[in-house]
Amino acid sequence: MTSKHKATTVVSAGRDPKWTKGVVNPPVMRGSTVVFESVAQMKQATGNRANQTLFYGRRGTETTFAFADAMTQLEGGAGCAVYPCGTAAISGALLSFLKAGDHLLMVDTVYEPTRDFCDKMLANLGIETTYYDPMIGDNIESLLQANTKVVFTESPGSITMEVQDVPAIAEVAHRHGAIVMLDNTWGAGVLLDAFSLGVDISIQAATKYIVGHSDVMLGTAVATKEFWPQLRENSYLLGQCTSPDDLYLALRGLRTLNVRMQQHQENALKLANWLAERPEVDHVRHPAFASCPGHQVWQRDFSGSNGLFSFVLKQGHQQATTAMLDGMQHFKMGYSWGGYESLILAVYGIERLRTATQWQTNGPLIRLHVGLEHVDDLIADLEAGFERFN
Ligand SMILES: Cc1ncc(COP(=O)(O)O)c(CNNC(=O)CNC(=O)c2ccccc2[N+](=O)[O-])c1O
Repeated sequence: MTSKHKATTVVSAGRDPKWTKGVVNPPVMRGSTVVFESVAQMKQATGNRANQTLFYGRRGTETTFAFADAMTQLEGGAGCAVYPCGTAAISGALLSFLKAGDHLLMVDTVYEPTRDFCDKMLANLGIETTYYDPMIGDNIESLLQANTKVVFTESPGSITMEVQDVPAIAEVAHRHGAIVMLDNTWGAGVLLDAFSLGVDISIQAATKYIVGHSDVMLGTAVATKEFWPQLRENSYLLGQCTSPDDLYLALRGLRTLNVRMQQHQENALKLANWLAERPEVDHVRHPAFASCPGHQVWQRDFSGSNGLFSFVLKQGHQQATTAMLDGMQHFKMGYSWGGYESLILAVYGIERLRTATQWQTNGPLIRLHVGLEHVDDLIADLEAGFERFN
């Protein structure tokens, strides 16, 4: 059941009666061994093991098939591979399409553990990574090599929020025979139509907005028809599988994704506008703000925004920032985002994470994930924080 309206898709997707058996939510089907009543039945299952047929736990159960269908319908691809976390989805997708001697173009603002994977593991496998400026657009052509097989994007960057011109990058990449991957965790499949922008593999840390309740680690990669068989089979070879209990919780999260995103967006925009007026704030890095790099691309490509954005302080020694962050009532410190709760993260040392661009500010960057609490309570929390800061 598909619709052009995301509000309908998140409610209807993945509820095929062959998985739900008539109840609204697909049952949690736990299993490793699948037993067969006849040689013929075993042969049929073995022959169809790659096509949502019960074969062995590693290929998934009907709970897996329901969730994978839901993500495939949400993102508009040909199939969805599931992974134990977002990082596994990223590394699994990269390993599915790269081999020794290949070259990878990686955005300089990429999530740090993704950078680490490239620098520590891909390098040891003989795969060369070149980092590029997120704002490069079609000038990425100057970086493409004969052996460039993948161009990896993350838009917006999950710390500094630069919005990439993915269509421009994809047009060039495809002309040179390279595959385009997008870490689409911020867009979450509802704020951006990755495949209409030329993306070939849309990856998410479903840990974040898809699950939406900070209680499951999960990754997804949805591929176009051209690349789905290779992603599916190589992810299986890597042994990537997930628990049906986690997938059930992810399906449950998916059902409220659209309404949660609307409230995250509303709260975050109110907070971002409030922060923009604070004397302590140098600038706000929210894709909906003109001060955010790539703002016009966000206006063109995205249908909205969510709870994740950052702001840079004019100045601030670490002890002042620590005083601000300690004692928050609602903005708790935690390494994640996308759940219903508000989070705050002071990010230091960004300059050492950049190899293709410069990062230079007078004060620290604070990343907020704005949750579903009443916005007045969140403003009061930050106001008290600034009193401790000053
Ligand atoms: C855009 C994006 N893409 C993939 C992942 C990984 O997902 P996973 O946590 O399910 O593996 C994430 C995970 N997000 N987590 C955070 O932003 C919190 N910070 C970290 O996890 C972290 C960990 C180690 C070093 C640096 C960071 N960091 O974000 O800067 C992500 O933001």
